[in-house]
Amino acid sequence: MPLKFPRRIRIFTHSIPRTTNLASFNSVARAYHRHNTSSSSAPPFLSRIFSFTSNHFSTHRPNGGETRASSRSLIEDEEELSNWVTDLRPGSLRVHLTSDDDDVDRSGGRRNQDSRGAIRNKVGSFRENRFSERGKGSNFGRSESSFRGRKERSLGRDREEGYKGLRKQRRGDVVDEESSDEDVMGGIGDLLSEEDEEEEEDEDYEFLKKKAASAFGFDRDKGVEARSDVKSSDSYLTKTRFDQYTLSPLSLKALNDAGYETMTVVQEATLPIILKGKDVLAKAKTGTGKTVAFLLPSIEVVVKSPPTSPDNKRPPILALVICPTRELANQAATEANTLLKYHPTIGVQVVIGGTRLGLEQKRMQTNPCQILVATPGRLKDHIENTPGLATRLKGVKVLVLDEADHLLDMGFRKDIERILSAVPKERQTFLFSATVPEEVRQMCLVALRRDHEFINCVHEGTGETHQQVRQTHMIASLDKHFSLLYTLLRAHIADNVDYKVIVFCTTAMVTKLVADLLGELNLNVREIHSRKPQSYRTRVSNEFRKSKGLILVTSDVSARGVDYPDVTLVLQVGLPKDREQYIHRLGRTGRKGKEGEGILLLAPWEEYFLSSLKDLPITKSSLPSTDPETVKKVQKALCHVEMRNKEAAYQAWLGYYNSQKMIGRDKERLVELANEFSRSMGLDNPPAIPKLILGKMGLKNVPGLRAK
Ligand SMILES: Nc1ncnc2c1ncn2[C@@H]1O[C@H](COP(=O)(O)OP(=O)(O)OP(=O)(O)O)[C@@H](O)[C@H]1O
Repeated sequence: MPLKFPRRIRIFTHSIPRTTNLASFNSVARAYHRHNTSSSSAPPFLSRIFSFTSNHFSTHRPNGGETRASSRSLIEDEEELSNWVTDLRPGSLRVHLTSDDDDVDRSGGRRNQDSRGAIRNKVGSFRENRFSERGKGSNFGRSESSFRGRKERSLGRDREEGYKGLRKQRRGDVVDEESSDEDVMGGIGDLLSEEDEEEEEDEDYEFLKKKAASAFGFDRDKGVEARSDVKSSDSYLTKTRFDQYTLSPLSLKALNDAGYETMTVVQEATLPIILKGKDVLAKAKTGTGKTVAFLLPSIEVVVKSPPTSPDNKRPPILALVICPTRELANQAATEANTLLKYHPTIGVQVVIGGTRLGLEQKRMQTNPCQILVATPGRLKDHIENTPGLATRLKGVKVLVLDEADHLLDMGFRKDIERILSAVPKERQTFLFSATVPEEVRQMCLVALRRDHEFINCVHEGTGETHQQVRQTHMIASLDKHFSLLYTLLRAHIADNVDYKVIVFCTTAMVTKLVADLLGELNLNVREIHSRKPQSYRTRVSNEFRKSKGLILVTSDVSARGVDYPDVTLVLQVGLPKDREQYIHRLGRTGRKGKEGEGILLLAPWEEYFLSSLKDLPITKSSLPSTDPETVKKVQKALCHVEMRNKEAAYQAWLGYYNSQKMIGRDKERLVELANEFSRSMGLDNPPAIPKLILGKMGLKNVPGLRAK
């Protein structure tokens, strides 16, 4: 049977050598550090692109840094978690704080110096490659001196400013509760995004992105499209059957048992290319079967590998799947187990934060697997602390980065670098996501081979969201948000017997507040966020997956990838972190071609965010009327919410919006808005915040704040 290729998939080759060799990846980063006396969170790809102007980049070392593990046990219910994925046994969460500074100090100034020459060489050869491939039109085809011509010098300045903007924007991501693999405890999580900030202008951020993209020739990829017949129907399924490809009969049998008869668009588009041995970067809408798309060929690779002796205590790990959140890792492992139903000799294991490292180590020893699903931080911990794992990872033939754009973003950068250095260069790599912003595309190159293929299943013109999901936004002042939320939920419940709603909130502590409030209002509510123990998160996630007539109030830990069937409404309250996060959150409804609804509730001063969604079919909706009785009821319910939860929500709210560049840059206005939020919770006076934390947020002595 000849392989059937989707019709309008454009295939192109990048001319950049894979840099999973950390000598190259890190050396560029080190070069960057060297050019900046203070340490940096510079993305290596930027250093690579603009290495010869990197001395123009000036950054400020923020106090604080990435959240990591320390020692605090969170596990309540071991049995519950072990039911989730075969063999998974929960333990404790280790949380410690570290910073980019620490890492830089460890790598040492001397090493940084030594690497300079190597970096120049790498950059030079990289530029030559670009020149030979792209020709005279490319920036990389110009000589360095011509690059430093007048026009380019001004470009260098623009880049510098643009980079600052990029860094500033991303800083929030680094410590976002969901970006971080670990739970963040003791009120620090919501605050770490509020490191001391120097006022910087970001106007050139967009300019930088465009320049970076065109420097890599990415503009030309815009036309990469999926099948034309899919466009009209927006159907997620194709007519192509799995048995049309040469796949293991045992996998086919499992697919059949799972009810997967024909392929989804992304599966049909990627499978033939992956089976040919290519690296793939795939973009496909939410809920369209990306997990099977990368797991099925990964299992094929394992099936085709020579079996390891049962006496081998440390058999190689052949397929490594990295997911940004624990929920997602668990889910991918569950899907893998479904596909492995008739492959009794192939094992899957999960390593995630929030479980005891020791238990995972023991499990890996007693029951070694060939497929490992992991969150980045925890895998890095294992690489450094689990005897034999580094050797086992040398067997990796397939590496998958699920939610690739998020994993390659700043928040996971160091962990991913470490993981890339632990797996062989000779491997196949798959990067999947529903969103692949231009500026992240360059970072994908650190993981992919030069001849990788970018498969875009999102048709130009149809947007990245589903047509069958009705999207509206509402603008109302903060004091109306809680009443409106209640009114909207009540209306939705009245119209949908089998309602299943996800309410997304800005931070973990705001999530807690909203869940408490809705609970006080007698709605059937569950909550998931990073402050909850992993066992609880798993249990609630499992319950929500199976139930109807339930509202899940959550932070962004549920934004990406989590596959809850039949979600009828996604309600986003307050500013999403960025456009991508809006799309991923919305993607929890309308999965597998089903209908869905999304509402974005913003305050008037958040309305600017809508400009980033202007290509999406989101329309303005009028506000539902909230009768005085409802308002009173909500106010009364707010009185019953614990004071400490309100205080924590206020602090977290301030931290979150402080990290939003449009709002956080005017500190006095930010505090006015935070105090508006405080009043909306029924507080006469804004809660006092510890001086230390205010200092960390860069909010010392801002009028309107109460310090303690
Ligand atoms: N070929 C298929 N036929 C029917 N259902 C499928 C098929 N492949 C996957 N599914 C189902 O589709 C649903 C969505 O799949 P999945 O969670 O992998 O989507 P996704 O594209 O990764 O979404 P997201 O972008 O949100 O992560 C799952 O319930 C999965 O079991």
